[in-house]
Amino acid sequence: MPVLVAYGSRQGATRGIADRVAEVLRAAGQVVDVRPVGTVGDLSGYDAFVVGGSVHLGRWHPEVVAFLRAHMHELLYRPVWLFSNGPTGAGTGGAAREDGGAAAPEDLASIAETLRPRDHHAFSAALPSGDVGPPGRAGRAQPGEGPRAGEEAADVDEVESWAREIARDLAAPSPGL
Ligand SMILES: Cc1cc2nc3c(=O)[nH]c(=O)nc-3n(C[C@H](O)[C@H](O)[C@H](O)COP(=O)(O)O)c2cc1C
Repeated sequence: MPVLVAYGSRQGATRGIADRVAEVLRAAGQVVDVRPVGTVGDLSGYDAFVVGGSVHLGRWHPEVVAFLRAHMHELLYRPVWLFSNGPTGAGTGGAAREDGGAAAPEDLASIAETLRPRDHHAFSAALPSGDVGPPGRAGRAQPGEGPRAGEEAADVDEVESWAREIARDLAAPSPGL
């Protein structure tokens, strides 16, 4: 059951999440392709999809939105997991979530309403590890800046835990069989 992990990433952080998801799925025995979403054309070789992108100014990566809209009919009856990477938590309406977590991108709701993914996970930047830059700059990055020195693109444990859930779901017998 080949799995496609497709990502939209401007600065590389979301690519890092996609790569880690793929590693976990491979470790669980899945055959996985990881590709920038803009390079994916034919979906016929895949049985399951993990698609995600970064959030900029509240919007999902445009190539992710374009991919999901263009392939909606092919994806409708296949298992799809979505993720976004919005470390500042700014998203809908430009406001950060009160709990400091990642906000879903504005484009997600209309896509998910039709696509009905198995899950959507909003990742946010990890807590700073090691060098966090000048005093007073520890914590989450703000809109307009990338990850700070020593800051992971996303919390590795959170990514791995989410990917393991996908792996378990893929390994489970399909309903009705
Ligand atoms: C111009 C700009 C706008 C951003 N807007 C948001 C935003 O609205 N919400 C958010 O959570 N993060 C925002 N960020 C942070 C990025 O999503 C973050 O740096 C992310 O890790 C980028 O992922 P990428 O490296 O895969 O491109 C913004 C970053 C930049 C540079």
